[in-house]
Amino acid sequence: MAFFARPASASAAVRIVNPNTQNEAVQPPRKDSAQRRCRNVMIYGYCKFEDKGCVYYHPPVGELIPAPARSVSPAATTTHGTSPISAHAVNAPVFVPKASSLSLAISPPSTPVIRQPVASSSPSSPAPPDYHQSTEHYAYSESEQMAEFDAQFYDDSQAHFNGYSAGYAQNMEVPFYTGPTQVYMNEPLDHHLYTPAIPSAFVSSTTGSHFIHPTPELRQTLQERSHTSRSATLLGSNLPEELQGYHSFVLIDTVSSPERKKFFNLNSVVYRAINSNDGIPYVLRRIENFRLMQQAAFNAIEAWSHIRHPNIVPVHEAFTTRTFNDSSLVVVYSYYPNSQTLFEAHLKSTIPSTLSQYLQNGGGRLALGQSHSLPQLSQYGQPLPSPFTSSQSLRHLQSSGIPERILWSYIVQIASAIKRVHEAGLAVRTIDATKILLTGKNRVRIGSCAVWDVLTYDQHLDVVALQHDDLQHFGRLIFALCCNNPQATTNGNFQKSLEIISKTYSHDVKSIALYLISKNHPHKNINTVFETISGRLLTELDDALEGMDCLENEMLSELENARLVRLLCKFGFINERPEFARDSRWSETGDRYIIKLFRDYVFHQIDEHGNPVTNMSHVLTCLNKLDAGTEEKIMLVARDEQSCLVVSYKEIKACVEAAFSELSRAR
Ligand SMILES: Nc1ncnc2c1ncn2[C@@H]1O[C@H](COP(=O)(O)OP(=O)(O)OP(=O)(O)O)[C@@H](O)[C@H]1O
Repeated sequence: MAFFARPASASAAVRIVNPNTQNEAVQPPRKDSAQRRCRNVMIYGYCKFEDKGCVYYHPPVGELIPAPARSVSPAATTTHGTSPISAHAVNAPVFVPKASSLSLAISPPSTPVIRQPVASSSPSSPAPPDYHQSTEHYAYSESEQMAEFDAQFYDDSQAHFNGYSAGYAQNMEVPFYTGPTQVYMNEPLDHHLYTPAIPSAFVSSTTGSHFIHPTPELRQTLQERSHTSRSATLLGSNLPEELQGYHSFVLIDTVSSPERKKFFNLNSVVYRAINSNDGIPYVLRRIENFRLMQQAAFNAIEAWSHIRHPNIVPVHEAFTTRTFNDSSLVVVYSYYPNSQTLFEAHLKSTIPSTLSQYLQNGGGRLALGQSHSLPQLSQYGQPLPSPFTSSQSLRHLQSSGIPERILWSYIVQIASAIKRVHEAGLAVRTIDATKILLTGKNRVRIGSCAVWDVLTYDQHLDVVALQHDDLQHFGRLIFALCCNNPQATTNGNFQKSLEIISKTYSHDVKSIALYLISKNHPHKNINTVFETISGRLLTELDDALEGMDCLENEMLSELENARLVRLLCKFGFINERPEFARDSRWSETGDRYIIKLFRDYVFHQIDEHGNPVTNMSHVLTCLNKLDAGTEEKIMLVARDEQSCLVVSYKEIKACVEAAFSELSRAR
């Protein structure tokens, strides 16, 4: 028979001796409830319900169960009100008020798993409790039940026993294993105790917001982004190993074949690569076959690199290279994994496949500088083959535009980006559905900035005219999105598009679209645009702030992770240190032994077949309770299964803290 020495620190841990036939009081035969000793008496020394209908046997005060061979510290007894108990006590029926069975189904308390000796079939092993009977014998009024819920007699830690089947209880000789399906399913984290979230009154929406997905979707989206940004280069993709401090090149394209990209009249290819300095992935847009004639063309890059705006893809740097066997211009941008262009998100799918084939084949590509004041983008403004301009095709293209709320959100965001750029004395020049990225839920960012400035440096274009063009392109974009048609303002579609907007959207949308697209408006600038859309700004602000609240709430729940990681780190430091192999404090008689057993309890559970139980929920529950230092008691069983300890999380926490601080202090 193994005994545990009292931990050096004053602990309320109760040692329980594995009973044997010689020195244990004989286990009373299982009788009806009236003859069975009340467990509350054995655990707490008295039963609050003795006179209130408790059907179990309440021995006179002097007739209590003999104390175990070694008594617990007085401190333990007084601090926690526990009395010295033997293994009998462990098997006493749990007091479970009737109401608790219902409550448990809703929010069951966490369950300590008690591992009993495999040899429990031997006569000396304590019999498992007759759990299933408890609720039948305690009949209380509703109010009593509720009052009892908080009462000290409610053994929170063992409430799960309530769920055990009658069959199990009858077979007393079956080794005591806690089937994962039976126990762990009822073991959600007690969030009110361990993860205090923002009170619901402060969260306006639990179903996500205009800018933030609902929690499960948000997590999935973030996981997917993280996964995408770590995706590896395809073998044989013939990409450079290293270029100007960038490595691990990946071609960004939804098509698996390295399809060439078109940037105005020049082909452009978009890559993702990691910067060696900071290890962060960036997007590198390479303009093929472009020969930079003057270094001063890069002044625009310098100017753009200072622009930081939530609706602009930041420009980082630019360089020329011959690595691709041509002279290429490469402009480096921030990378937004899994982003889509507005064209891909809203316009592409509506185009009949032959049309998209036509566009992919380069139909209607315009020469660079064809119109210096209104540079046409490759997929806009080009003459389409006749089948796509027929009224039938147009009806198909115009069948569904984007919802007005989202449209206004785009308008406000893009207008805000334009304002920042214009105020910096620059022009955007890429207000086009193929160059504006959708980087999150309803979040748009204008991309490919600065390329045009470098490409047309020697043309000395008038910035004011270019800014005016920005607004016109903005108007065209609104038309395209409303009508679901990239050619909404060309090819004689204008009137029809206007009709569609009038029918489908509010008057304000039509006004702003017409205002932006108009040519002869002497005072048109981005500030007057804001005067027109000012009514929509508050909605956008409200949604943005609500999104912030959602994210803050999400983050709050993640704070818990840090707590658990810290705990796990401490365990890592403490457990299995070779220098403690012969240290008596870590042996079966030392105070640190509790930590060892707790580690087994948390991580090394086995099921009834002897297979490891890898139940995360059990681990999280235990660690959270440990971190909270709850009074809840659990039974830790020695590896030889000959003895066990009943100890509270609070005490285990104290042991862990003491062990860790001792390690930290050691020189
Ligand atoms: N900064 C970025 N972060 C993440 N992805 C980006 C970024 N910039 C572009 N992309 C992605 O690269 C892909 C190609 O972009 P690109 O601008 O070349 O579009 P495109 O429609 O092919 O236009 P073009 O006709 O000019 O080639 C798009 O799917 C886009 O989402």
